[in-house]
Formats: sequence, C-alpha cells, structure tokens
Amino acid sequence: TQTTRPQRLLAAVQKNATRGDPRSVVKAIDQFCRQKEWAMNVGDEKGCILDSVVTEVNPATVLELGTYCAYSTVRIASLLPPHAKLITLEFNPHNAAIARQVIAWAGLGDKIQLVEGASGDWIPKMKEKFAIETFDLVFLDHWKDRYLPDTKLMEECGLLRKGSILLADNVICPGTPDYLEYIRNSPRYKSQYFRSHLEYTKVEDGLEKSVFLG
Ligand SMILES: O=C(NCCCCCn1ccc2cnccc21)c1cc(-c2ccc(F)cc2)cc(O)c1O
Ligand SMILES: [Mg+2]
Repeated sequence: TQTTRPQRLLAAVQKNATRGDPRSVVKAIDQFCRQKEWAMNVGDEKGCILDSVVTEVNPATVLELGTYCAYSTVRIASLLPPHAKLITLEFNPHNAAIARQVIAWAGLGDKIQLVEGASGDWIPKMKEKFAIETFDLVFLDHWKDRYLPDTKLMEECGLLRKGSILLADNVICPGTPDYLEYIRNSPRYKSQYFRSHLEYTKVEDGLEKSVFLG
C-alpha cells in the first residue's frame, strides 16, 4: 500500500540521521525536502531565525501549535536549557504518530510533551493539565485562521506574562492577515517582522515576533 509523505520523511530521518543527534535529524529532513519532496516544515532559512529567537529568549516553557513531523519541535528543543519544557500540539493523529518517532530518534523525549487535539480545546486546559503558569515562548504554526483566536484565548486564560514572546510562521504565505492586523496595532504587543522565504522555495514568507507587554 502507498506510504504517506510523513512516513517517507520519517524513513529519511531513520536512514540519514544519527540517533540522539537532533541537528542531524534537522539536516536529514531539510535534505529530504530539498532533494525529494517539499513538506511544510519551517525549513532551514526561517529555521535560522527561529534558532536566534529561541537562543535569545532562552525559555523555560515553550508552547508549539502545530507539530506536523516535529522538525521545528526538535529544532527548538535542541536549544533549550536543561530543565526547560516544550509542549507541542498536533491535531492530526497520523502526523502525531510520525512526530513521536522523529522526537524519539532525536533523543529529545524528556524535553518534549506532544499532545493530540485542537488548540481551542487544549489552551483552556494547559494550566491545570501541565502545571504551567505562563509560556515564555509560543511558536504558532498551525491553522492560519486560528492564530488570532488562539492568541486572544491565551491572553484570556492568563497563559502570557509581561515579556512572553509569540513567534508566528507563515504570516505572508499562506498568510495570517487578521492576526497581523491585530498584533501590529494592539498596544499590548510590540511586533517585529523577519522577512524570509517559504520553506525550500523563493516565495516570500516571514516570521512575526511579538512581545506581550502585559
Ligand atoms: O497549513 C500549514 N500549517 C498547518 C497545518 C495544519 C495544522 C493543524 N493543527 C496542528 C495543530 C493544531 C491545533 N489546533 C488546530 C489545528 C492544528 C502550512 C502550510 C504551508 C503551505 C502549504 C501550501 C503552500 F502552497 C504554501 C504554504 C506552509 C507552512 O509552513 C504551514 O505551516
Ligand atoms: Mg509553517
């Protein structure tokens, strides 16, 4: 029977990456997506911007919305300090199953908690279920029409503190116009656009980094 793209991506990781070496997992996925099949990972170009933000924030608590095959999950977790925790949310059970295996191959299982479900259902339960006060960093990479409602939901649920950083993928392509409009005009955020390209292409895309001012 026909394999899926996430299954082929996992096979490329298991073939070309070294167990326990997160950077080799990232490299193997980028090579697969450049040489074999495009996939919607944040990719190597935007990934460097992601790395610099993670390193600068040095977060103890991270929320990722949109795991897919755990490319950015592994990329972020490989830069976290020892006792930091990353919670990543994936809606699609098949993708979640692949992501778990990529995370295991990278040897990052003790830093990452993968949760299956929808952001609108899980965000209100984060505090009680995961003993989380607030998130130091949120990486938004899920349904593009959920970036705005979920940001408002995180505000309402008290999951953001003065200084929390939101980093949003795909604000140009596919685009998140309502999110950009809100976050760039709200007095409660200070935003900065990092211009880049859609993963593995020459199409314009970028990351929007926003600091919650409280
Ligand atoms: O759609 C994208 N990502 C989202 C995938 C679905 C997320 C589902 N999901 C996960 C957690 C979760 C929690 N709650 C609710 C839903 C949830 C995406 C698309 C493109 C893209 C595609 C084609 C094209 F021609 C150009 C660009 C590029 C990207 O980088 C992307 O990220
Ligand atoms: Mg994306």
